[in-house]
Amino acid sequence: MASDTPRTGYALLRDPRSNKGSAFTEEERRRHGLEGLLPPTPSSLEHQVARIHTELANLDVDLQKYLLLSDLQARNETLFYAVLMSDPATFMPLVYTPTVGEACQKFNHIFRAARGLYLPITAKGRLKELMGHWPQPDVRFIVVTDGERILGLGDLGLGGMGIPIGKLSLYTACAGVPPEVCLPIVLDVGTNNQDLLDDPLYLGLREERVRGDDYHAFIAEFVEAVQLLYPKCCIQWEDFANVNAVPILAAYRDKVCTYNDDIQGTAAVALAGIYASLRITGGKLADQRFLFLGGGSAATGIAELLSQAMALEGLDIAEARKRNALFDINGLMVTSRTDLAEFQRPFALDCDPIHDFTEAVKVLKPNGIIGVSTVPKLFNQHVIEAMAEVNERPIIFPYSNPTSRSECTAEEAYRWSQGRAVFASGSPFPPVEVDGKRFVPGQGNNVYIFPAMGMAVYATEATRVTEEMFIVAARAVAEQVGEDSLEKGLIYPPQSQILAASLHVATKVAEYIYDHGLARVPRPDDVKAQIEAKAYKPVYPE
Ligand SMILES: NC(=O)C1=CN([C@@H]2O[C@H](COP(=O)(O)OP(=O)(O)OC[C@H]3O[C@@H](n4cnc5c(N)ncnc54)[C@H](OP(=O)(O)O)[C@@H]3O)[C@@H](O)[C@H]2O)C=CC1
Ligand SMILES: CC(=O)C(=O)O
Ligand SMILES: [Mg+2]
Repeated sequence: MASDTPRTGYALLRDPRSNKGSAFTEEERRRHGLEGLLPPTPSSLEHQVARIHTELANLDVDLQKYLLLSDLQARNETLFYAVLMSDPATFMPLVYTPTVGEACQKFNHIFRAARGLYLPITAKGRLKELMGHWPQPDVRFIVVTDGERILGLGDLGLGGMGIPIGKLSLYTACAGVPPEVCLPIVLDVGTNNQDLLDDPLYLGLREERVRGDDYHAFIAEFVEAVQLLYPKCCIQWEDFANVNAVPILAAYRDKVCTYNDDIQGTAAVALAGIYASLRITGGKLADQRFLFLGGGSAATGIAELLSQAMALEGLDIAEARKRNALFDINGLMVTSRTDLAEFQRPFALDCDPIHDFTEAVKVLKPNGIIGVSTVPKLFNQHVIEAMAEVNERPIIFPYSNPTSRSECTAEEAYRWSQGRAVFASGSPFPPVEVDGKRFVPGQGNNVYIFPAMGMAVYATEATRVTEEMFIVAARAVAEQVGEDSLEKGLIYPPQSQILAASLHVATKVAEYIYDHGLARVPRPDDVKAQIEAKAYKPVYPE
């Protein structure tokens, strides 16, 4: 990892934050003792980007492309971000979902350069000491996982580290948060994945997951160490199983600057997609009804934010929650069920049990279905046809990641609804042609939220991340969707424009932070200009 100490000569070429590789000028080569260490003709950054594009084009396998980019990140950070930002729509699926899922599954077999912090529960009592080994003094964002629910792929133990690394790359590439303030962390509390425990190459602790008081004491020590070492830091909880995600968020959301991306970030991106969809389907949010496949972190997070947004339109909050029904492996969540967790109960309906999802669609007549079940193909032809029967324009959001876990494909949703679906998916699908009409599916992924939220918190040095900030972010995403996009079925800003879109969202959220006394820096006259000035640019320093 890069340090702040200026380097020269060979060490400079090994410092990813300062390294320019073949782009060091002749004068820089003389000054830093680099002559003879590089091919003699200097390249421009543009040429270096073109070289990486060519190299990637010669690779057939996405995981190899991921590894090439990962090696580049460890070698030359500026070039890595210049490549990502040169074509985000092409590179996001490589450093993020779906490829990052495979990288996490194979983490122990492809491990190369160390990045971030690996904090095992065996170091309990010494976390501050271990975290003190990180070279950067001013960390503003930590994305942390314990690897138990990695995308829809389940318990990947220490291999979950790919997710914090990938998410933080997007903080920078999609919203300009400087990479030096970002720190990926995995908390290794063991794994219950027998394949990993049996794998001689597994890099994590070979023990069952620690639960209960010991686990929560470890989390508490971690949060305290962050506060002591990095007082301006925001902690983003990522891909924890819901049994831990929900209580951790409840314990810390009002005490420190923190949020859970799967619960709150996902909720905001879903709300944004629904605001944009309503411009196609017509009607008010408060009049809509949604049915979720899945009842975990993402489902209850989305259901709660939708309910709050409905309440802002005048609906009683308890009534609003009943408009967001959950359906899990045991069927529709109804009040007579005895297996519901506290965080699921507010959404339970007072009606007879229903065990078949298509039947639930027919009975409840939802305007939209949102898949966050981790199980592929459950939005089958019967489900989509039932949705198309009760809606002129059914909203179909298979949000589970990666692509292999998507509840349906874009092609299936459009074909089975005769092109009437309003569609978005968690992982990207290419454009689809159905009955002579071309559709461009949107990616309903929290990537439209967390980098922008990060930029707003970074610029304002916010003290808290509140629920209202996610509603502001959702509106700011939705208002950027043009009529031309809606015409093609695209209900999110195009990924090619994600930096501009995220800076707009960051500006709106930052304004909210300033207006509500949550900032630790004075409000500038022009918040947009402040955000743009603070955004990282992938150019070499002189
Ligand atoms: N698009 C995006 O931006 C995001 C997408 N996601 C995706 O959403 C998915 C779920 O994440 P999360 O909510 O955190 O995970 P959870 O494990 O908390 O929730 C999964 C839910 O699905 C239920 N479920 C499992 N099998 C079935 C089934 N056969 N039928 C119906 N329900 C089922 C589970 O029930 P039980 O607990 O009883 O097993 C649980 O309620 C993941 O694939 C993740 O990648 C998450 C965050 C963001
Ligand atoms: C996108 C994301 O956060 C997830 O699938 O978990
Ligand atoms: Mg996640």
